[in-house]
Formats: sequence, structure tokens, C-alpha cells
Amino acid sequence: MLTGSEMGVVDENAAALGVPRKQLMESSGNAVAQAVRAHADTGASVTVVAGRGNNGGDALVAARFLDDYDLRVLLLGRPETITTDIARENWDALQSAEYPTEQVGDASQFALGDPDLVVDAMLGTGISGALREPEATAAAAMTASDATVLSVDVPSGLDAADGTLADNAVDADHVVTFHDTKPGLSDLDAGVTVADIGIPEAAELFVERGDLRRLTRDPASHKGDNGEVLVVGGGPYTGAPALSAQAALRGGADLVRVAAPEPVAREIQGYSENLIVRPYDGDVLAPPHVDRLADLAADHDTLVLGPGLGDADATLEAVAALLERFDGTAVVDADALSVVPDVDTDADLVCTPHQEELVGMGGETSDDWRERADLVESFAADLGHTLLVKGPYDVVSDGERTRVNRTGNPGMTVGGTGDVLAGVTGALACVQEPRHAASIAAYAVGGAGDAVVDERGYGLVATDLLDAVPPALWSADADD
Ligand SMILES: NC(=O)C1=CN([C@@H]2O[C@H](COP(=O)(O)OP(=O)(O)OC[C@H]3O[C@@H](n4cnc5c(N)ncnc54)[C@H](O)[C@@H]3O)[C@@H](O)[C@H]2O)[C@H](O)CC1
Ligand SMILES: [K+]
Repeated sequence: MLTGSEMGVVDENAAALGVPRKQLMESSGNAVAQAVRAHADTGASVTVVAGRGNNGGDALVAARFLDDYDLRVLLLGRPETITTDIARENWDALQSAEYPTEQVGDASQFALGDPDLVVDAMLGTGISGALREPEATAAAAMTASDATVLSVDVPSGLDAADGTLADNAVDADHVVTFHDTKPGLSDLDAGVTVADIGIPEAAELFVERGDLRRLTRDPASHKGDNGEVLVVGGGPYTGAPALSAQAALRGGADLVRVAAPEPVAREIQGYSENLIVRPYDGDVLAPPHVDRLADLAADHDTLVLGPGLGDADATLEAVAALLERFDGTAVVDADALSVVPDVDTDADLVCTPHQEELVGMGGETSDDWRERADLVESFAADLGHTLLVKGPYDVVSDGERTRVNRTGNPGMTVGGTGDVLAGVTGALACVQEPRHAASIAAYAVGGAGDAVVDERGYGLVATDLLDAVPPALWSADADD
């Protein structure tokens, strides 16, 4: 089952793969026409009631497949108010071909007549709230009529975000929905057909620009609403935690703090005035620090644990103890990964190993990315956590659902790119489900690396990625 907004992600991913929405609309329209044939004999009277969005567009396409019916096509509103180019192009095609179309200016002009079948294509996944006019009047007429009511995608008035049905929704006899069923359809007293509209499986498997649609930023948000990240890293190394923390800011987090041993804290601060550094005693993370860090972590949306911590026994012991105390979302990277298989934690972990680290954790890998995806999925299920396994094709799995990211290039084998990825994942995990955070982070950091290499060739360094992350996250072009 897919919600309306998930459908939007998949649909834009299909466009990114070369199957644009207009092509999908042609398939949808064809499927609507097939459903008409299934419920009305050739020659029967069929009235199409089209809204001004793409739901209406589907039915305007269907009209071209229904020449052997006694057809009427009603547009609710003026053609100038059609909201998308592809729906308007399909309206224009009906005009050029001189189909019998009518415009309904307002509710008082709506007259359904007495057709054998009515196609309800007023509103689909674009609805918000109860039906307004003239849709409300049209819906009441459809529901009151003797006609068979065939709804396109969802009955107009059903909100595919959560399955709620408006009081004035169309009472459909049949629904032809696209690609996958939608929330609320199974509760209806209507026959539901799911039509394949030619969306490739890859649109759901591969992370593509449609996934960026999940990113939103509330204009009314305050400092902190978009995430506070705590990076626990550093000791033997200083660059890694600084990279992760700066990447978390580039990933959209509002506040990023770094907890690090006192001797390296100043150096980490020196890399960027944007960071807040919280020093603790000693040269490396060790068990005595855990109490304070656990309290600090509880005040953050996500924890990024591992960058530059090193693998001293005391450090790994402290990592395990911290995870045992923590019940939020933590991105675990680098040396901290080795602790994960044996740790008992209520936290949601997003582990970001490369393939060697994966094997070190007890997982298996394969040169064939499809096999690798299966292996990662079953290992994620064993661990009970989300994995983001880095490679030429990154694999993200929560043990049930698995995605593959194809952005990135061989220039990114340079040191520090993993720290950037962990930081961006930590930022996104403040506002997204872990699996989406990991998928989008892999896509955007890979895309950032591709943009840098496109511009300047190989020889990129991890700091180059930082500036390139925001455009990779936020500036994808969407089409209709
Ligand atoms: N893969 C796909 O997802 C495909 C979907 N297709 C079809 O497109 C619709 C969704 O189209 P969209 O243009 O986004 O929205 P709608 O047509 O549902 O409606 C937009 C339209 O409605 C107005 N509006 C919103 N709420 C109300 C209301 N309560 N009362 C009245 N009017 C309202 C809003 O202002 C807009 O003007 C999807 O369902 C599929 O049918 C394509 O086939 C391509 C593939
Ligand atoms: K509809």
C-alpha cells in the first residue's frame, strides 16, 4: 500500500528514470478505459467528470480510448484553471480532435443527466479536506444517480494520505487505482482494481530525486525544530568528528554539538565556529564519561557515534555502555560499529559500514549488488537495526525494506567521506524515519561528490563535499 505522498516519491523517481508522468498518465487513462469496458457495454452512455488536476487528466486521456461509447466529458471549471501542463495538454488534445466536451462554470450549471456509467475523476491524491464546490454538488449527483460510479484512483473525497473519507465523498461502485492500493480503499464497499501503469520496480528500489520530496522545512519552524545532533567522536583523531558535525549542519540540523576529549576539543572547535564543543577529561572516550554523555545525548534528536573515537578497549566499552543507556536514534560509524552486534539497546541504530566493516560486524557481502542487497537485508533483520552499507551501489535496509543508491564516484574513496555521510544521516534522522534518512543522505552525499568531480575532476577531499551537500539535498527540479 502506498500513501498519496509515497506515490509522489515513486512517480518522480520514475520520471528520473526516464518514464515521465505524462507517460504514466497515458497508462492510467488506458486503465480507466479498460475499467469502463468492464462495467459498461459498448455503446452505453458514459459521462466523464474531470477535475482540474491530474486525476482529471487521467480521465481526459481515457476519453480517447472510449470512442465506441456515447460519451460526454465535463470539466469542472475553466480550462485556464487546469493545474498541470500534462492535464491541460490532454484537454487541448480533446479540443483539437473535437471531442464533445463541456465546461461547468459553477455548481448551479452541473447537470449529470442519466448516464449508464459515470467516471469520477474530480480529485485524487491532491485533495485536502472535504469536497468544495462544484465538486460537492457533482459528488452528490453521482451518489444519487442510478449510474454505475467508477472512481479514478480514489473516490473523490477520500484522502489517500491517511484513508479518511469526507462526509460528502463520492460513493463509488468501482475504483481503478494505480500502481498500488491506497489507504482507505479496502474499507470501502466498492470493487477495487489496481492497474499497472508501467512504473518500473526500480522507481521503488533505487533512491532517486523523488526521495528528496520527503524533505520539507516548516517556514514557521524555530531553532531546534529541524534537529539537534550530538556527535560523540574524536580522541585519536580530530578531523573526523569535525567533518561529521559540519556535515550535520549542511544536512539541515539546527544545532550540532561535539562531545570530545579535552585535549582535542579546542582543535575541533578551531575547524569551525559553527560548532558547539563539549569537552570531557582524558585523551579518549572511556566508561567514566558515559553518565554525562548519556544525559547530554538524551537532550538531542540524534546521536552520531564513532567518528575518530579510535578502538581502545576502554572506548569500545564506553560505546557499548552509552548505547545501552540510549533509547533515541543513533548513527553508528567507524570503530563504534564493532560493538553493535553484541549490544543490548532500545535505540534505533543506523549503522554505516563500508563492506569490510560489514564483514567485521559478522555480515556478508557480494560483488553482485543484487545479492549484496539481499545479504544486507537479512543481516539488518538479524541485527534489528538499519544498515547503510557503502559501496559503488550503497544498500540501505531496515531488514524489511531495502533501497539502493547509485550516486557517487571513485573519487569518494578518499578519507573522510564516510564521516560526512554519517553527519548528514544524523541530521536527516532528526526529521525522517531512519531508513529514509540513510537513503537520502547516501543519495545527497553521492550527488555532492558527483557535482564536485563534474566541476573539477578527481582529487576531491572530504571538505569539498560539505558545500556541495545543500544543493544536492534541496535543489532537485521537480516536473509536473
Ligand atoms: N503515479 C502517479 O501518482 C500518477 C498519478 N496520476 C493521477 O494524478 C492524481 C493526482 O493529481 P494531482 O494533480 O496531484 O491532484 P488532484 O487531481 O487529486 O487534485 C488537485 C486539484 O484539486 C484541488 N483541490 C484540493 N482539495 C480540494 C477539495 N477539497 N475540493 C475541491 N478541490 C480541491 C486543488 O486545488 C487542485 O486544483 C492521482 O490521484 C492520479 O489520478 C497521473 O495519472 C500520473 C501518475
Ligand atoms: K477520483
